[in-house]
Amino acid sequence: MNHTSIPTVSPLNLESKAAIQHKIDQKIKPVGSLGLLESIALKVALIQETEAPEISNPHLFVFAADHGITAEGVSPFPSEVTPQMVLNFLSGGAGINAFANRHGWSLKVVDAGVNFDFEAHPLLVDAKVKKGTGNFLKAPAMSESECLSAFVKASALVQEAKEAGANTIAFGEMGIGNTTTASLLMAKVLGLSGTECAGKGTGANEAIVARKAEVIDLALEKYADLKDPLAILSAMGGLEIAMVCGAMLEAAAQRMLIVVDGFIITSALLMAEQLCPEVLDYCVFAHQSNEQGHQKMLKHFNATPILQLGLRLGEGTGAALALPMIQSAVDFLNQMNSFETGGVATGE
Ligand SMILES: Cc1cc2ncn([C@H]3O[C@H](COP(=O)(O)O)[C@@H](O)[C@H]3O)c2cc1C
Ligand SMILES: O=C(O)c1cccnc1
Repeated sequence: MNHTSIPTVSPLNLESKAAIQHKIDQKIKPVGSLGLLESIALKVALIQETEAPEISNPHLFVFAADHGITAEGVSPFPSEVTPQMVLNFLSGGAGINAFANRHGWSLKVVDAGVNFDFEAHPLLVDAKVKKGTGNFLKAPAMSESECLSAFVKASALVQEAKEAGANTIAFGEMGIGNTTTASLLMAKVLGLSGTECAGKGTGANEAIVARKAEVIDLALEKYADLKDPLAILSAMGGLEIAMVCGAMLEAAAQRMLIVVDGFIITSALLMAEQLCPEVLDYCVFAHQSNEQGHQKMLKHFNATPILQLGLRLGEGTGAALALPMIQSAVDFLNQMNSFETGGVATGE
């Protein structure tokens, strides 16, 4: 897609693939015995165009925004929880803070469109496009220019992280109602129904899940004619999802490794793929969420997630937890002896 606000992603240069694969296969281990770690090592090496890649200063951005669709009774929690959780991210008391601290991520919280005026805080980035999306059953959630403005702000953040030495990046999200938004994007792009995509989110009961499915089907009908990904993202998306989508494209354009979190973040990747499919070359999938639609999206990407812990929290928690596995993949590539240097006899 050609638009100046949408970063252009180049596919990976595969010239060195055979040499890197050879290096992996020559390590003192049976061929393939490090499983998924081997494909992660290969991917990171290809992205960084070196046989000795490294994970430097990983950054995790949690994007927060409010959703007009909450007026339709799609979440058991009120919208006020969005700013309340942002304040918890800032004070260090949320799930993502614990895991980011433990695993060595540099954490920033981005106000993409929360319906609240925050005081300045060192961890908070003010990138507010507007105070929450509109209810997409009534009118498009945002205009295309608001969506592109989210992309521009996201690009600036990714570029700053890159300048700070980050070559690995992850995105989390907070926005009450956003599992409905993510399910709708998924339904539209994958050609599925509301029931196939709607799940429990924060813990919705059967009646709420049924309402989510109904809302999704109504929106699919309302926007049936939309084909252009930017128009779809603007009509149905959330401000945090739009920002994550733009940030993923910029990260891939900057040749950074993208660690994909759960259901909502994967829906942003679905939109990024629509805009520029090469973005997938730069992604590893951190985990499979318990949100029912996530498995279907992962299948679409033919993705093997690193972890399966039954998480359904969001905030980037799955991505944060996966970092040590990714670092271990790079470590075996850099630190293990080969059969030759280790003096080990090869098999048949
Ligand atoms: C206390 C709390 C902390 C959270 N942290 C992430 N989410 C997660 O739940 C929300 C989406 O679920 P739904 O579509 O059902 O509203 C998102 O904000 C997501 O990040 C949370 C939800 C709650 C209640
Ligand atoms: O997988 C996720 O990202 C998720 C699932 C449920 C609620 N919030 C986030």
